[in-house]
Amino acid sequence: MESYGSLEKNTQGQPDGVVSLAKWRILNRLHDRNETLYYRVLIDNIEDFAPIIYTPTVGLVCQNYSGLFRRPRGMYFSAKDKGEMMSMIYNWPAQQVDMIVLTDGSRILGLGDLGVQGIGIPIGKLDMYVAAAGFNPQRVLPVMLDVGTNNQKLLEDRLYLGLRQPRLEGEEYLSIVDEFMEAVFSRWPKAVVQFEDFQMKWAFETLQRYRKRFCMFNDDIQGTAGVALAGLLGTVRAQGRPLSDFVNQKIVVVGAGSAGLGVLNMAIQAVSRMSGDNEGTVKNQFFLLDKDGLITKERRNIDPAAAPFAKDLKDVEGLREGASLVEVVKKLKPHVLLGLSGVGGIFNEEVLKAMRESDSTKPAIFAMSNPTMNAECTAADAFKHAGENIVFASGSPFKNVDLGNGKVGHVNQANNMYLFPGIGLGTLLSGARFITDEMLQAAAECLASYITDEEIQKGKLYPSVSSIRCITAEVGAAVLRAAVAEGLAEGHGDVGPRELNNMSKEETVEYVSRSMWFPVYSPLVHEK
Ligand SMILES: NC(=O)c1ccc[n+]([C@@H]2O[C@H](COP(=O)([O-])OP(=O)(O)OC[C@H]3O[C@@H](n4cnc5c(N)ncnc54)[C@H](O)[C@@H]3O)[C@@H](O)[C@H]2O)c1
Ligand SMILES: O=C(O)C[C@H](O)C(=O)O
Ligand SMILES: [Mg+2]
Repeated sequence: MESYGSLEKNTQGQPDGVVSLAKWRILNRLHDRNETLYYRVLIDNIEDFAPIIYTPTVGLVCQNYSGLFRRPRGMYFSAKDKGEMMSMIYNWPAQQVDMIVLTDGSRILGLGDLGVQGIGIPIGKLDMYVAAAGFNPQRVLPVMLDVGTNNQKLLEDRLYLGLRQPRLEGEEYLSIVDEFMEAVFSRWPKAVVQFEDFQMKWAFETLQRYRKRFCMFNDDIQGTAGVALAGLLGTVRAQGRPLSDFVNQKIVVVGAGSAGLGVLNMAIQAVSRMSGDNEGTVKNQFFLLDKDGLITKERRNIDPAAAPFAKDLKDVEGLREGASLVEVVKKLKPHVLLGLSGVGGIFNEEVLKAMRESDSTKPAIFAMSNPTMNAECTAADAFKHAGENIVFASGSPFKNVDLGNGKVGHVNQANNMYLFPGIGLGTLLSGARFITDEMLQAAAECLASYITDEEIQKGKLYPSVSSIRCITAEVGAAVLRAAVAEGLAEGHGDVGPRELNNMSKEETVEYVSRSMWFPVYSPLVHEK
């Protein structure tokens, strides 16, 4: 901590990226040297260190990974390992693996295809699993599926560590993922696998292919959706309205990728539950834009995943197919503007100023794209242009904004880190063989109810990152209880389905907290 502190002093005035990378190096070296101490300082300083080992610095780390690489962490499965994955998995030294985060590096944050350099993301996510959910670091496994890269710069980079070939496509690609999944679950049938940062087509396809066969989820689609839904419900409370008013909120989603569509699907499920209406009519309040503007039924070659959200032109009077974001905001005066586009700055001055005319008493702006440079707007710009009355959330951390006269514009971090650790832990302890919508919904509802009315009044939609272990215990318990309610819980270790079934809500939270690993030095000589 002293070297970390002196680094902060010695690098004053240097560009943020240089300082953050230097901090990452200090922590990474500690990780290599002394795992127990590393996780202890991480847990004790999670608010300061999360932005270094996780988003946003992890993005910069991935961009520079081949140069930063000193020793491997996790496992790499390349297209050339086809036919060998079972032996590779059986050669992993740990007897038991509980949690795997897997990527193919094809859409790393908003930074695009980074090939094998994307391994930084599973490593960072699993660090959060250890810090926030108390997974034993000896039982987690970061995985890279190296199926090539379409990033020309990397293919020409002499330091690039991955396969120098274009990405596999179609059946060739799927056969690699199939082989990996079968190998993992044959050795560790009780493991949980998180798919992370896959490009949209494979994110949806693999989720559909595996979610009923294996215990897996896609964090960008499902974890993000839960965090966004919790935030959206918070914005209703911030307006002083009952939750049932969610069905009347006009919500503009910018970005029709895996994350944006995941959010829409879950929000629509929530609205139809609340209104008792079928999903056909509840879609009216949601508006979706992609790089070609407002998506309507007039759109040619519409992506099948986005098609259910395409607007009928008669329902958006005065707007046309492909209408620009500013046109849409001016015309609709939405309650919420939510960005998952990966494009930095698209909530520009004009768009933000148009949000001043919102029909909401507390317009909400969610600039959820990562890392910081890719956020749709900065926190300062949001408060400056859209007004001090807004609620603001971003995927990457920003400092609270000084509004003058002692007033503070609160910045929320709408990041799936609030949910994925609890989804993983709750699922593991439940012993469920797959992860259902009900379990994910329970996670989102738990996060939404975590925050008090008093906090909401201060513009807070999510609790502080410093309490991430407590949040994760609650979320984990909610997921576990949902699995029990569905009759899916088979138990974990000595705690069987009957015990789980008999636990009260409080006892479940207690059980989840007690199951968390905490870094302490184990004795060299065990007492008999
Ligand atoms: N905060 C979080 O927890 C969280 C979670 C998941 C993803 N994300 C971020 O969301 C972003 C998108 O992720 P994804 O997986 O959906 O990516 P994706 O590539 O699947 O989708 C991106 C979408 O944005 C659209 N888009 C591109 N340019 C646009 C423009 N100028 N205007 C409007 N739309 C535009 C594309 O057409 C596409 O529909 C990334 O930056 C990622 O880091 C954040
Ligand atoms: O990694 C993050 O910070 C959130 C999310 O999974 C993303 O892809 O941006
Ligand atoms: Mg992600």
